Amino acid sequence: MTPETAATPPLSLPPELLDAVRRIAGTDHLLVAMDFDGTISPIVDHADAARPLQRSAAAFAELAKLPRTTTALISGRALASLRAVASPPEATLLIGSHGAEAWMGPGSAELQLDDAQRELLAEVREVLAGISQEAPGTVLEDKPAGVVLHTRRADDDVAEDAVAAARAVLEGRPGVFLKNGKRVLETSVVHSSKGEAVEFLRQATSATGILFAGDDVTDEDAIARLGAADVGVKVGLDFTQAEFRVEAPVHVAELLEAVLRERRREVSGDSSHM
Ligand SMILES: O=P(O)(O)OC[C@H]1O[C@H](O[C@H]2O[C@H](CO)[C@@H](O)[C@H](O)[C@H]2O)[C@H](O)[C@@H](O)[C@@H]1O
Repeated sequence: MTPETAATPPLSLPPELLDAVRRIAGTDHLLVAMDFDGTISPIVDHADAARPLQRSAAAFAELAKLPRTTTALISGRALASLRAVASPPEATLLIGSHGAEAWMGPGSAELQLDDAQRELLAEVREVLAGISQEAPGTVLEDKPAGVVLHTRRADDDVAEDAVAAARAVLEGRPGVFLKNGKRVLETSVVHSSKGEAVEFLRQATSATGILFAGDDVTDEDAIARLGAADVGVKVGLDFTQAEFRVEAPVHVAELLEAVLRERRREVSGDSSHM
């Protein structure tokens, strides 16, 4: 049984979300910006094993080919990791490390740390390595500007203690930024947020409407930056400021297919692809 067929929740999007899809599909320049883990891909135990649902990947790839339409992934992952697991279409813009890294096409500048940040990152890594060593089931994930403490495969009490120990040392430390995620504690020596990433992409693409979907607490920063012309969708049952909600990544596939259908109709009269 694949993750796509396992315990699939009932499908079909709420009518008000379908109305919003029809509305945003009519915008002049559409930006379809998606979170990756928990949105395009179901959450899995091993970060390296995450893959997009096939239906989502297919609809997203078709959207990337349409005129007046830009696709983007806005992820907490490092760009290299995002590329490896998502295999995004060539035209898709990529935001990694919660906004600290950006790939806007060939020649995009790489994230550079100064000496102080590099030193701090090494210290953060040492702290987390010490904690992880004593906490069975936890693992570290390295990023260009940070280290993630993964606790998904640890017992709950071990996970809680490990995160508490990391917070006790790193919280409030100048130059170190912490974020909660799904069974992870994210650390970074660069301040970033998905909210800033959404604003950056809006400016860079001159989008007149943004469709964003995300499942995690860090995605709320992006959702908070959406305006009346945009559509924000929460994936899952946790608290959200988003106007719309779907239950699981399989519904994101439905959402992307609906956007593709409506957007194709909208741009069918355009003579050339941008
Ligand atoms: O912004 P996202 O694209 O959602 O990335 C957020 C973090 O996702 C990854 O961790 C999460 O997904 C893993 C695979 O499903 C799961 O094992 C883990 O428990 C989740 O927290 C990724 O490993 C992180 O680097 C991202 O920041």
